[in-house]
Amino acid sequence: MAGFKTLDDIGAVSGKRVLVRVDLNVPVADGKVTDATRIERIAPTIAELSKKGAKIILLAHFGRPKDGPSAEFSLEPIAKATAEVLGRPVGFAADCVGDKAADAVAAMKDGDVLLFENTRFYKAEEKNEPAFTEKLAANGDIYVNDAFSAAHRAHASTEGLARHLPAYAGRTMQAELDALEKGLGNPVRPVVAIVGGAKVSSKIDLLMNLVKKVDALVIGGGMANTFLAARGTDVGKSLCEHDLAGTAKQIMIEAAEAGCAIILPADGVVAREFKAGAPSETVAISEVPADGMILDVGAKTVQSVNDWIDRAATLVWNGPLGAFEIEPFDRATVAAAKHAAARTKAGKLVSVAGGGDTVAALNHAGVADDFTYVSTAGGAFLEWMEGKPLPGVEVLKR
Ligand SMILES: Nc1ncnc2c1ncn2[C@@H]1O[C@H](COP(=O)(O)OP(=O)(O)OP(=O)(O)O)[C@@H](O)[C@H]1O
Ligand SMILES: O=C(O)[C@H](O)COP(=O)(O)O
Repeated sequence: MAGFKTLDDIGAVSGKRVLVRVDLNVPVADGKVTDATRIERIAPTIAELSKKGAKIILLAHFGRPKDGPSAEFSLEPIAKATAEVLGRPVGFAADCVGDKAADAVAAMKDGDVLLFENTRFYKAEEKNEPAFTEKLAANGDIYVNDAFSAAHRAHASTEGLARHLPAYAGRTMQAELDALEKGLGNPVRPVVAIVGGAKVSSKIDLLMNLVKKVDALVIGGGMANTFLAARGTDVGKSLCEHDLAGTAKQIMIEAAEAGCAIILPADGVVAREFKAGAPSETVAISEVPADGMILDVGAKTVQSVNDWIDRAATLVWNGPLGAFEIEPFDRATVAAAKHAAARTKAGKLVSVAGGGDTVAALNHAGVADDFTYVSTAGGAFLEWMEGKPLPGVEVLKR
């Protein structure tokens, strides 16, 4: 890989403490990991370093905790899931810095794997404070970043550490960048993007540039509601960031100027409650009841999404079209995923999808293996698509 060092350059690591930044921000329901793709993807780096006798200390975040440590955002259950997926013991330290972390590292044998508690339990992580980074660095001799999906964050564990320790890209980081370059470096047009999901505020700005890179942008999921509301449609109690209406309008203007079609839902599946078995109905998008929530796009919209998939030579997808974890709100995502998979298998489409929940949705639809490439990254993938430098990648090139 041009530009930075990889595990090929790391040399002898036997007995050395290697801090490996991974992305274990996996989908969880009722305390169980519902999609293990992100865990599976870190296996090659861990196996390689362990075989060479390194002490592997995994650094990761989980969710977006706001108020310090909490059981809700603890990585402890994920350590167990990681051990099961990797088929080897994975220790757990209840802190990522300080005595608890240091004591757990001191007890490690060569080849062992240990996971530190959620780095985001410290505000200094997201602020990338050097004093905190130094505390993280105290437990390592070498830093490996294998979290491409968190590389758009300039945090202490994703960016800062590479300034404190000899730094290398892990195998997944390397593979993701290679695959995205191969699939989307010079995409065959028309390029159609589908963006859905729930991370509206952290992703909406990315669409401003994305509309200049693609020929059509299909907006679904929670993201669509903000655009619909900006256009004057009443979305009832749906997930919607009304204060981002100005941004949504500006994106629609930029898209028109760039010649990028914007496709918004024509109908929606509406429920009064966000839970399995809640009664639901499909309504025209202009008829969402005041107490209703749009939890999926309707059948007419699916038809239009599939028509756009038919027109595309390249498809880029992040974010499910609906709350696919709960039936029947998985229907649109499953139908569009199956359609894109069939076009890909027929050799008519290059399809690249990414994101923690998006991968889970494709697995749920049973078609992840039929896409051209499935990235673990959501936000990072969209930023890469925009052509933005990713801090976690750039720092490895120093
Ligand atoms: N209409 C909707 N209302 C509420 N939630 C929705 C709706 N549509 C989709 N979602 C939710 O969006 C979530 C996924 O969004 P998200 O933006 O996190 O995607 P992702 O693929 O995980 O990307 P990333 O890796 O960047 O997190 C799912 O949990 C799904 O239930
Ligand atoms: O799920 C993701 O996309 C990554 O783990 C990054 O998470 P974040 O959006 O909370 O930074």
